[in-house]
Amino acid sequence: MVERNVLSASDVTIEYPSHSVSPAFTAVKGFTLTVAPGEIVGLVGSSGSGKSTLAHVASGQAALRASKEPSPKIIGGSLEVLGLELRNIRRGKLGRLTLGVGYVAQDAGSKLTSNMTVAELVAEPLLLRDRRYDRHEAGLKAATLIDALLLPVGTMLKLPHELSSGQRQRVAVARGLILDPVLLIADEPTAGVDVSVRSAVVDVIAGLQRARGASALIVSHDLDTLRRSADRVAVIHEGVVVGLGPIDDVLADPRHPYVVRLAEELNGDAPDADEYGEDELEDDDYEQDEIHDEPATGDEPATGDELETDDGDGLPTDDETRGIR
Ligand SMILES: Nc1ncnc2c1ncn2[C@@H]1O[C@H](COP(=O)(O)OP(=O)(O)OP(=O)(O)O)[C@@H](O)[C@H]1O
Repeated sequence: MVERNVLSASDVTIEYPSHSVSPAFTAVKGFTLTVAPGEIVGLVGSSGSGKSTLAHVASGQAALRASKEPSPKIIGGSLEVLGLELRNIRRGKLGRLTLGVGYVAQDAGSKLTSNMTVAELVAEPLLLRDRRYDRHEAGLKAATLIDALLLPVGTMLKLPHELSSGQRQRVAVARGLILDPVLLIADEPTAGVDVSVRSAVVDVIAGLQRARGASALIVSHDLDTLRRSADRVAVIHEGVVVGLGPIDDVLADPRHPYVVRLAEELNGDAPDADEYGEDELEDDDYEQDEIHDEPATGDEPATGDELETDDGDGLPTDDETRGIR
């Protein structure tokens, strides 16, 4: 029996409605893509190409927030996620969707509740879903994810402001994974993460999802980050898909000038047109240190004692799982 796709977008057009002085704006035009069970798909494109809009809408979060803020709306085509048609979906049905879809927003790391420890932040979705969930179990599960995402287990006791932006984004990814989503939609999960670990973080996400037969749609402006893990990529440019398939096939046979440029950038034939690059380098000092297990030397407040609470066995100490109050 052929399993049903977890996401099936057919000719989807998404519009931001007009509000006050701004006219309506079409951010995604005629977008078509499928994500099969167990498949890892990358969504790549330059800034403003519509990646976040699509991720936000496909996660169901845009519809959930529609009553509070002007949200993007599907005005054409069909977008089915976990068997639910999202075009004109009724609010009452969204719970079914959000149970199975994990969503990591592009700015999720910067929106973590400031007075909660990492342990509490990562475990919170489990405890919100089931108040009687064993707190020690929740702590262990959170610590396992933190460790898998290449963060020192000592991170569990820290507050968001003690972490770098790349570390915070990985905490947000752990939060998105903790409910074992059937589909994880992660918008720039490696934003702020040191360039040397970005692919490894995507590998972890892909590995965890694949191991459960679950899927992921990973948004990135950086094709190289997705190269090892994504089964296929969709390249989006000005709201339209301009390349689709396994990365090497897409690059070998570029059908659109934007894909030609991407291929040239990857081959080092063109300057990197990437607008994210420089800011992210701020995090480099101690992300490197984590990997090499050396004490950090950077200026960041989080670095000095980063490894101190880790007893070296890669498992959380009791204190770390007790980070959940
Ligand atoms: N609230 C909004 N109202 C109107 N237009 C918007 C709104 N948010 C985004 N847009 C526009 O929609 C288009 C797509 O934006 P989107 O954020 O989806 O792109 P993106 O590919 O994710 O870019 P980035 O990588 O910079 O996040 C852009 O032209 C953007 O200016």
